Formats: sequence, C-alpha cells, structure tokens
Amino acid sequence: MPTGPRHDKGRRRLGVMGGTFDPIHHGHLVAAQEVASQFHLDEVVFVPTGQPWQKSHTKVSPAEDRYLMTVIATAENPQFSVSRIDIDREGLTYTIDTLRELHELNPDTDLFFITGADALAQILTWRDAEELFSLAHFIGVTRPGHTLADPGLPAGGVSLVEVPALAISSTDCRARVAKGDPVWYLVPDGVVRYIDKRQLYRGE
Ligand SMILES: Nc1ncnc2c1ncn2[C@@H]1O[C@H](COP(=O)(O)OP(=O)(O)OP(=O)(O)O)[C@@H](O)[C@H]1O
Ligand SMILES: O=C(O)c1ccc[n+]([C@@H]2O[C@H](COP(=O)([O-])O)[C@@H](O)[C@H]2O)c1
Repeated sequence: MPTGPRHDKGRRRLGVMGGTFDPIHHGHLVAAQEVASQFHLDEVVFVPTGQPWQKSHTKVSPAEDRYLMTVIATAENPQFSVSRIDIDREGLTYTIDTLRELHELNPDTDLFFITGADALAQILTWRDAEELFSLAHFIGVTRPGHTLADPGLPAGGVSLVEVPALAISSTDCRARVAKGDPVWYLVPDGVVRYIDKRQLYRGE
C-alpha cells in the first residue's frame, strides 16, 4: 500500500538526502532506501553539505573527503547518486539553495527531501522555511533517541516514516575512530578504508 502522496504519471520522483556525512553511515543508507521504497522514488540523490551553518561551532572534515566517502558508500546502488551542488556553491549551505538548483536542473520532477526527525523538528529555523515547502515534500525519518512528533508544519507538506532503527551517528563513528575502536559494519567497508587511508578523525 503506497504511503506517499499521489503518484503523478509521467513525473519523475527524486529523493534528496542532505547531510554533512562526516562520515556517511548505514543509518543514512537505510533511511534513504526505506523512503525510496515507501514513496516509489525513481532515484535518491545524496547531497553533502558545503559549510553547514548550524554546525559552525563544530570541526567538519574537508568537503572533498565527505563527498568521496558518500560516493564510495552509494556506488553499488543504481538508485543512489551523489551531487556536488552544495560543496561547489560558495558560502554557507542552505537547503533553499539546494532545492532551487535541483528544481531547475530537474524539470518534470517531484522532489522529496529526506531528513531525520531531529532535523525536521528544527526546520522552521531554516532559511526561507516557508518557501521550502513549495519546492519539495519533506519526509522525516525516525532516528533512535529522537521522538517522531509532528512539529506543526504545513499540512500535506510533511510525511513521517518509520525506518528500521539503527543507533548509529556520525559523531559516534568519529569518536570511535579517535579512540582506536572499530567502525566496521557501522559504515560501509570502503568508507572504513577511506577513513584509514586519509587518517580522518585521529586525535579528535
Ligand atoms: N541512524 C540514523 N537513522 C535515521 N536518520 C539518521 C540517522 N543518522 C542520521 N540521520 C539523519 O540523516 C541526516 C544527515 O545526517 P548527518 O550527516 O548530520 O549525520 P549524523 O549522524 O546526524 O551526524 P552528527 O552525529 O555529526 O550530527 C540528518 O537529517 C539526520 O537526522
Ligand atoms: O537551510 C537551512 O537553513 C538548514 C539548516 C540546518 C540543516 N539544513 C540541512 O539539513 C540537512 C541535515 O543537516 P545536518 O546538519 O543534520 O547534517 C542538510 O542537508 C543541511 O543542509 C538546512
């Protein structure tokens, strides 16, 4: 039984998974896959942030490393792709710019922005919040430790989706690497090797 909005024949359905992806982990991949399946998406494009303004107090790895880890993690899935639009845009990253650009690049396409329950709860603080809902349908996915509650967003503009719980966060992955603990099976194998090769998260 489809749970997504009405499927308009002839229009492509593109999922957009934005994130810092420092590093990308299996929680992100499972969330994207589950939404793609429930909403009958043709493709999900992962969009690593350039400079996430709400993480300005946190040290973020170089965009090129986060982009390459996202490419490695998604390479085997024909339904997944990765976009450079946020990391190639100058200045701070705002989702309104991401969606405007994707909208122009993809005519005859409905956009579905996939985000965690924690991020969705903050969406009214995002830049040009009202216009966001005219550009995409927003899908909030469950995340262990965060309650999936409707934060009073425009009716019809938001869906909430249960995804199989994976208690993984990028923060925890970085802390594990810094301590010398393994991240095998929390992130894809190629990402473990990339972190090792580039010596990411050591000494943090
Ligand atoms: N385990 C998970 N299950 C479901 N959604 C997740 C999970 N981890 C992250 N997300 C969602 O994916 C999106 C991108 O996440 P992000 O790149 O910030 O990863 P993160 O694990 O939240 O990172 P950090 O711990 O550094 O804040 C966010 O909307 C976030 O809520
Ligand atoms: O546009 C905004 O103002 C805005 C504020 C905070 C987060 N976002 C987007 O939400 C997505 C998840 O962000 P994060 O920080 O949880 O990785 C990512 O695509 C960010 O660009 C967007």
